[in-house]
Amino acid sequence: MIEMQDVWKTYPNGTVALQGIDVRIKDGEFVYVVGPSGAGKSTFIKLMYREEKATKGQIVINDFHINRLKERQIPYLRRKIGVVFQDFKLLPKLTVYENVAFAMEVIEESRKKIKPRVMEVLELVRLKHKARSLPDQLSGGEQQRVAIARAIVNRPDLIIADEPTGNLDPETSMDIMQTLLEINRGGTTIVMATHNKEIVNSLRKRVIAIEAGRIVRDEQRGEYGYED
Ligand SMILES: Nc1ncnc2c1ncn2[C@@H]1O[C@H](COP(=O)(O)OP(=O)(O)OP(=O)(O)O)[C@@H](O)[C@H]1O
Repeated sequence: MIEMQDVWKTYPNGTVALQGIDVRIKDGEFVYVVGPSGAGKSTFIKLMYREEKATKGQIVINDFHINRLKERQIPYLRRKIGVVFQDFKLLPKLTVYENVAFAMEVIEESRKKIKPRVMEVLELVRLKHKARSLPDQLSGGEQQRVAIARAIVNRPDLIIADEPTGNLDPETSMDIMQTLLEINRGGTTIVMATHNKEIVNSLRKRVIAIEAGRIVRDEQRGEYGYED
């Protein structure tokens, strides 16, 4: 469960990115976050994994009071949340296998557990055969599937994705969506900021629209609602 109550974010330069966000997202939901450029979508997402800290208000994700976490507690939060970015953010000198294994190594999982679990998630994203490749030997869609494998390898309750299809062609984007939907069917909550009108309008899910830092629309099986 994600709960935000009267959440505000003002950046140090004075920009007010969010003003009074109230939202509840239940376990297992799939939510699109849409809105014009600069509306506050990324900020909304960054608050959830404490990349940014809210200026005011309460954010609770499962049992974590996100805004009250001490710096040293943040890694424990991040174990429960997988994050996927538009630009994949893979480590270029590590193989596909090593990129995914790394996420388990940092939480000090045993070597014995790492290998079977990494191979299992690579199979889920259909990339077992690329385990020894380096990221720059893969297509964009394959790189994003590695990033998704890395995001799910520690069995998070929540996946947060910021424009995961932003750098991909329409066909590859649909493929990435099928992977995310499959993960969601397994019970993982997914919150995804996107500008992809075709995806939002064809794979209908809950839509939260943010404009100028406020939620202006929140609909089950909603539409994208913008022209871009
Ligand atoms: N680190 C920062 N410092 C100051 N202002 C920021 C910072 N990050 C974002 N902003 C501002 O906060 C507002 C919301 O930005 P945010 O990135 O959340 O929007 P967005 O909806 O994700 O936009 P886009 O669709 O273009 O990615 C914008 O006015 C932006 O310029």
